[in-house]
Amino acid sequence: MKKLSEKEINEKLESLEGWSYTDNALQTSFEFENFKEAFTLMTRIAFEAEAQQHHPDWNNVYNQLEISLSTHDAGGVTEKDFKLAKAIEGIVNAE
Ligand SMILES: C[C@H](O)[C@H](O)[C@H]1CNC2=NC(N)=NC(=O)C2=N1
Repeated sequence: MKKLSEKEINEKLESLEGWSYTDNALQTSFEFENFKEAFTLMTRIAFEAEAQQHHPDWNNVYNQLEISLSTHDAGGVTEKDFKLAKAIEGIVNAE
């Protein structure tokens, strides 16, 4: 999959709320009520990631979740990262 240019990434970012292009990746963070809520959402995201065969780099501390998406094989951000980011938004906003 082709690595997107910075211009392409910034244009596509306009359709995503709360995500930035930082350190060669799409990044966001969420704060949930508690650990159980965070881990519930992480489980749903994990199933979606498996279905897409594309996986987040993430860090969870209690109710905080930081997510970084990049395509390791391509060395940057591709359409795959935007597809997963949109799915994550759908999962989190369905709560
Ligand atoms: C074979 C398998 O599809 C690849 O190893 C996938 C798995 N998940 C992945 N996830 C991410 N974020 N980047 C990848 O390059 C990647 N590669």
